[in-house]
Amino acid sequence: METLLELQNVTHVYVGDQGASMAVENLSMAIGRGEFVSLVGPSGCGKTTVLSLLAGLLTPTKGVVLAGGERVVRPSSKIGYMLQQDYLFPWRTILENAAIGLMIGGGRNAAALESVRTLLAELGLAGTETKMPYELSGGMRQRVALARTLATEPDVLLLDEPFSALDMHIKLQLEDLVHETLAARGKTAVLVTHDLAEAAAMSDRVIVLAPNPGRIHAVFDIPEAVRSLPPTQARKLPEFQRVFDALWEALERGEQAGGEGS
Ligand SMILES: Nc1ncnc2c1ncn2[C@@H]1O[C@H](COP(=O)(O)OP(=O)(O)OP(=O)(O)O)[C@@H](O)[C@H]1O
Repeated sequence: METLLELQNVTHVYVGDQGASMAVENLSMAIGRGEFVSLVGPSGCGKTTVLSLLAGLLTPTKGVVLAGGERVVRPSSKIGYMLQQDYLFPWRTILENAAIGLMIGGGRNAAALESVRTLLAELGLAGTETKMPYELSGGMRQRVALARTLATEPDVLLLDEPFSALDMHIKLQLEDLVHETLAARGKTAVLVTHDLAEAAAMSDRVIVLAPNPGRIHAVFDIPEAVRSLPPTQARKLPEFQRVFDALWEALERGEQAGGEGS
């Protein structure tokens, strides 16, 4: 599989009023084109830092971050970011919100808007185009955020806990929708989540980080039987339970290792 994203011996130190704090140390990982990788680990182990490095929002203190073989030095339209909060503009319609990235990129023409309408329909949002964000439920708003992220046709989606603020059944529906939508488009995705079941059900590979400072503790390749099904179906398999148990154990051991090292 062709490598699309790469961290090579990356260390990141935040420097602030409180002094310097090493968020991740000597971290290396390679993510293939079309791969769905989740990052899990205890609070503070550097998951969001890794996403920010991949997004070009942070520059590593040491080491190199590559996308498509080129050094990531600033944010790019090729890498989309989706967060826990949808950050829709309250005074703009759903269509305008979904098309905002295209408009900023100078693509506000009839064809571009039509492609966003099609995308909204694909995500189950037909008929909402002229509504305002306050008229939509949390799950629908998050689907608009997904449409906005996909509209600029990024190669990579960085997903920072995008489902964590949603009710359980909406969260499960969205996991299926995101899984299907990204797989159909061959997108590469990196998901940060605290939810081990979500990571196990959605990913091709799960990377467990340990804290103090953030580093890789364990890596799990998800079995084909689990990967080939929509997440809600995959959750019913015995293989899924085995992966979940192994992740849980690795996380607990990683936390202990982090505590000892700190
Ligand atoms: N802007 C910042 N300035 C200083 N330290 C920071 C900053 N952002 C993060 N850190 C520190 O870097 C470490 C890693 O933080 P990061 O947010 O990447 O972890 P995380 O695994 O995403 O945590 P969580 O699961 O709680 O969101 C933590 O010790 C955190 O306190």
